[in-house]
Amino acid sequence: MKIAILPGDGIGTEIVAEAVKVLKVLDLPFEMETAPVGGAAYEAAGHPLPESTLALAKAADAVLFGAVGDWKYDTLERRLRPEQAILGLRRELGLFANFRPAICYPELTHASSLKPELVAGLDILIIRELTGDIYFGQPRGRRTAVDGHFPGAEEAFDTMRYSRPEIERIAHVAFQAARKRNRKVTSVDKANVLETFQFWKDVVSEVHAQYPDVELEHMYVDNAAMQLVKAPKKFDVVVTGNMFGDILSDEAAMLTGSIGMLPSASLNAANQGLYEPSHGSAPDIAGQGIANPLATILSAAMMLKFSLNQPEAAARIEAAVQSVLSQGLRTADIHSEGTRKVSTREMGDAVVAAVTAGTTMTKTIKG
Ligand SMILES: NC(=O)C1=CN([C@@H]2O[C@H](COP(=O)(O)OP(=O)(O)OC[C@H]3O[C@@H](n4cnc5c(N)ncnc54)[C@H](O)[C@@H]3O)[C@@H](O)[C@H]2O)C=CC1
Ligand SMILES: CC(C)CC(=O)C(=O)O
Ligand SMILES: [Mg+2]
Repeated sequence: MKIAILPGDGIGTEIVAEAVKVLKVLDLPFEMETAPVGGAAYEAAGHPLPESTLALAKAADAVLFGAVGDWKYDTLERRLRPEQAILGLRRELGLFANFRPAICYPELTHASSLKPELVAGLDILIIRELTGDIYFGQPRGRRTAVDGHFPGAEEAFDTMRYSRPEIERIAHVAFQAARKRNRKVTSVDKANVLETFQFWKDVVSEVHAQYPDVELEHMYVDNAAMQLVKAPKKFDVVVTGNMFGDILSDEAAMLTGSIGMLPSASLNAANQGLYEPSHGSAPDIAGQGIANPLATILSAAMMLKFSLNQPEAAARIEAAVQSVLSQGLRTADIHSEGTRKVSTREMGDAVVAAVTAGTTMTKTIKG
C-alpha cells in the first residue's frame, strides 16, 4: 500500500507528523513517501505543485495531505499560490466527491458552539462536489467593464458552472451514502437566484427517481446555514456544490467542537483518494505545537477504510480517538474546565498509546 505524504505548510507539517506516527504503529505494510507541496514546494522548487509531487500522488494508492497556504504568498500571481496545489491535485486526480463527516463526540458536546442538547449524538455527512463550480469555472479574470453599474471601470469575474454529468455523479454518491445511513439527503442550492443551481436542483431530483427509498429535500443555502445552527440533527446527508460545501463544512465543524475535529476524504471514480483535515494551514498558530491533530488522524482512518481496504485498522484509530477524548485530553481549541490541555505531539502520542493498547469502538464514520 503506497501512501503519498504531503504535509504542506503551517500546521500541516505538525499534524501530519502525528497522523504518520499513528499509521506506523498499525504495523501494516505501508510504503510512505513524503513530498513538498504548497508554499514549501514553491520555496524549494518554484512551484506549489511540482511535477514530481503530482507524479507521486498519482502513483500512490492514497494521499495524506496536511494543508497549504500562508498570508505571505497573497501577492504572488494566482498560479503560484500555495492553494493552487490542493486545487491542482483535486483536478488532476479527478477527486470530485468530498466527504466531510461532522460528528460530535459525546465528550465534546460542551466544546461545541451550540448548546449540548442541540449537538448530542450529532452525526451528519456533508458531501461537497469538489472539481466544479465557481472554483474551477472558466473564463475568469480582470477586464474593463462594458456594461453593469460602472461601464469603463476595472472589474473581476469568475464563472459558476456545472454540467449534467458532474451533478449526476455527485448525486449518486450522496444517495448511495444515504443508503448506508439514515436515508435522507438534503440538496443545498441557490436555485431562486442562480441558473447553475436551478439546474443542480433539477438534475438531483431526476437522479432521485432511482432512489425511491431515500428521502430528498431541497434547501436554499442561506436557510441551510441557519438550520445548521438551529437544528443540525435534522440533517443526515447534505449534498452541495464546491463553494457552498466549503463554507457549510467550516460552519458544521464548529458544531463538533472545532475545525480541528473535521476530517475529510476526497475520492475519484476509481476510489483513489486524498485525505486531509477540512481546515487550512492556520498560520496564526503554526509552529506553536498547539494545533489539534485529530482531524488529520481521523482522515487517515478514512483513508484506511475508503482507499486501502483496512476497515479494522480504521476502527482501531477511531476507537483510539474516542479513548483519548474520554481520558479528558484536549488540545487548546477543544479545551474546557476539568479537562487536561495537551500539545499537538502529546495528543498524537496519546492516540498512538490508545491504538497500541486497543480500545473498543463506540463511534464510527458511516457512509
Ligand atoms: N486544504 C487546504 O490546504 C486549505 C488551505 N487553506 C489556506 O490556509 C490558510 C489559512 O486560512 P484560514 O482562513 O485562516 O483557515 P484555517 O482553517 O487555516 O484557520 C481558521 C482558524 O481555525 C484555526 N484552526 C485551523 N485548524 C486548526 C487545528 N487543527 N487546531 C486548532 N485550530 C485550528 C486557526 O488557528 C484559525 O484561527 C490560507 O492560506 C488558506 O487559503 C484554507 C483552507 C483549506
Ligand atoms: C483552497 C480552498 C478551496 C481550500 C478550502 O477551503 C477547502 O478545501 O475547504
Ligand atoms: Mg475550506
